[in-house]
Amino acid sequence: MVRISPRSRTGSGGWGPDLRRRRRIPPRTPRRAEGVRVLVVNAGSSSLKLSVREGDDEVAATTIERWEGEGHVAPIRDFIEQTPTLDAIGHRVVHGGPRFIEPVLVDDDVLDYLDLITNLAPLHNPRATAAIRETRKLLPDTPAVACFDTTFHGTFHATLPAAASTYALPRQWNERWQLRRYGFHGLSHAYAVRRAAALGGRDPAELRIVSCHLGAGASLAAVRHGRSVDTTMGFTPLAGLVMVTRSGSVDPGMVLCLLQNGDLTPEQLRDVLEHQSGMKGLSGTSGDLRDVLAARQAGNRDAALAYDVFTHHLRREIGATSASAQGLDLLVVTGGIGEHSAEVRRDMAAGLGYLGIDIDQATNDSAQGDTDLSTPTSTVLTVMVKSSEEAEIARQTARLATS
Ligand SMILES: Nc1ncnc2c1ncn2[C@@H]1O[C@H](COP(=O)(O)OP(=O)(O)O)[C@@H](O)[C@H]1O
Ligand SMILES: CC(=O)OP(=O)(O)O
Ligand SMILES: [Mg+2]
Repeated sequence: MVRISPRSRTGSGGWGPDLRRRRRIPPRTPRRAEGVRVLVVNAGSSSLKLSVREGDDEVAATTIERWEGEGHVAPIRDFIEQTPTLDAIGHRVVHGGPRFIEPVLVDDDVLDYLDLITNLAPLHNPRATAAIRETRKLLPDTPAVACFDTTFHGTFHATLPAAASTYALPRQWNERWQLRRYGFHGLSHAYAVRRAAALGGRDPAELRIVSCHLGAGASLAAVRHGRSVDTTMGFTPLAGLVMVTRSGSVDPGMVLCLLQNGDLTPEQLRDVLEHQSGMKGLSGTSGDLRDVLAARQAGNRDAALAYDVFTHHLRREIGATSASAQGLDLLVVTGGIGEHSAEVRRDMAAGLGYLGIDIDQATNDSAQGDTDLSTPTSTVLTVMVKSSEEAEIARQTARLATS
């Protein structure tokens, strides 16, 4: 079982009710959210994205790609030095645990809780808390807001029906350890769904939607009546689709066999599943899709298989999530892979004609930025959206910092 930090303050093991209490937000002088200048810090698993936003406008931005280390605090410091006055800071925090179902103003208590749950998203949460600590140090008087990947439209994937969020484990375990499917990439899915529906001139509330966030981490969300009703990621962001370095879902029986017979410690196994698997593990390249495609092009069979396994699982899970949405009107594709790889989008769509998906190949090949890829006769609207977790974070931050 995932070892949750033993520093439980309740003595009950795991998160107790006192850790889930809601903090009261001190009243502030109301200001208009649109004019608020927000620094957005988005520490993804393979990139660091820093930007300053004012309303819907991006005032400044920098992205560091192929980034895996801890050295992000220094770029954040440099970026802040070049940035004029800020009204608020919005941080992307991947796991909010059972406590946070909406964005929250950061204080010591919030940081303590995030430290407690750090094992639940080991690739992400430690970087986010380090970034929060640094910005608090540099800008102690600027309100900081934590925005969670476990939230979707301010409600979290908590809108998942119990049948979709519940693991078939002993009920007492689920209760004691708050084991459930949390779901992630909620910030990206929320933005992409809203943007794609707007592009198609439709109201998301009336559509059955599958949103595909395909980046270094990848997950799908099924959305029905504007609510998240299923998602491929689970208790942690390790589950679901094959990813750049993560295995995605594997047979838990196999994991147990490896632990019992494979001469591996849980830490080694975790490292393999999080960092050495996915397209990286199969292809022998970095796992970055650009490297996988280049190796495949050069005749590397392992890279070809890695690509096939990735796209197979993508198609399979789109089938599964469209079943959860009870049909499909809108397919949204976003994230670093979704935005940049016409090949993945083509191979995804080619296997999904049975769902009514039909994309225009010329449009797909030349697509840059937000694009409707569907042919006029396609019954499903397929839209590529440039990912903007930043827009969602800025929106949530401005709202909370001015409330
Ligand atoms: N031009 C490109 N062609 C194909 N894949 C790309 C391209 N640019 C980025 N990618 C893929 O997108 C991934 C990064 O996705 P992104 O969503 O930006 O990262 P993160 O999940 O760290 O936020 C890379 O690992 C790579 O696989
Ligand atoms: C949740 C997650 O996997 O995030 P990322 O795609 O940034 O790694
Ligand atoms: Mg990302």
